Amino acid sequence: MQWTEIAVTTTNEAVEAVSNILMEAGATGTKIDDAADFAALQPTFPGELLDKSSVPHQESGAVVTAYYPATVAITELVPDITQRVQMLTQFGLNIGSGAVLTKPVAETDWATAWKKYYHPVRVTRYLTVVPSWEDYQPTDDAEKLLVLDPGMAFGTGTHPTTALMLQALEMTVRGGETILDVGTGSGVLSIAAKQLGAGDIYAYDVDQIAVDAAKANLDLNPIAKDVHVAPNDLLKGINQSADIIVANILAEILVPLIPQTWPLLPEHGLFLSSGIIADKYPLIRDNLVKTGFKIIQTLKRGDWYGIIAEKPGADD
Ligand SMILES: C[S@@+](CC[C@H](N)C(=O)[O-])C[C@H]1O[C@@H](n2cnc3c(N)ncnc32)[C@H](O)[C@@H]1O
Repeated sequence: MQWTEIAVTTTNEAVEAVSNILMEAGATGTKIDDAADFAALQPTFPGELLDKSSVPHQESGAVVTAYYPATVAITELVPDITQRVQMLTQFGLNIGSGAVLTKPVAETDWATAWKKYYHPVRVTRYLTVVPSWEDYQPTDDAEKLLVLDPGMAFGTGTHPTTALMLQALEMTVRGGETILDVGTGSGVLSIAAKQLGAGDIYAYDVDQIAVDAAKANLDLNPIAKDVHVAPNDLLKGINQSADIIVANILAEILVPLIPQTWPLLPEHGLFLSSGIIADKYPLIRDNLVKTGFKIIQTLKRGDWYGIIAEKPGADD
């Protein structure tokens, strides 16, 4: 089948929002080449050897690339994507040039491009993301694998916003917790939480394509087969309580989510949030504190922040 590649040239702070626009426009996957991610590349654990020359990267700014099947009307899609990218400036995001370029690609080229780009990556101390086509064995007993088909939805595990939540889950999941994963995308955080010993997990996404992608990825990870996935707008209408709620979504979308999390958490329940670009950190921190949360820890990768917040107990 013939596919069309749409590439949007932008900046580090807008990659997640641009990726969302491309996915909402029906992309089967997005690829992010971000100069800032490359510059910020650090060993994830002491002693890790990092060969930067082996990592393909963007020299400056960022390019978000998405692929659409021939069945999609590209001539109608491009003006819509262009307009939505321009509108991101209204949220205070620097979109850079915002240029939207298209080019036809054959399916075989597309598949090969993914496979060339994604290899197993140990994202945190214990968690390694493994593309579904790689035959990879853990190098030690502590290493847990998250098997993903990255072509399907946001959440390859390597984007800093996802990595921050993987790190936060690693720091907070002790075993047996009930977890709500809001904006599950590829399902990566639910799979990680299961690998870390979580109990029941309920994952939601507003995008049906992400819901289907998450289900397919959960099927690739036997440990996560019992994760419940459903379409939902944030936590609207959900009354399932949880020990931990995790969300990696744009800051503007986190704002209405924060008060929705509060009644679902017990005393000492945790809300882990990511998708927060540096400029938006005060907005999220202030909304958390206003709702009653205590900030336990702030995590940072490059320009991105993650927050571990706790609903205090009566004894606090
Ligand atoms: C940045 S991706 C995060 C994916 C994955 N959880 C990760 O950490 O890599 C954000 C996800 O939130 C979803 N999303 C955006 N707005 C939402 C909403 N109002 N309700 C539920 N999900 C939403 C998007 O469809 C997307 O899959």
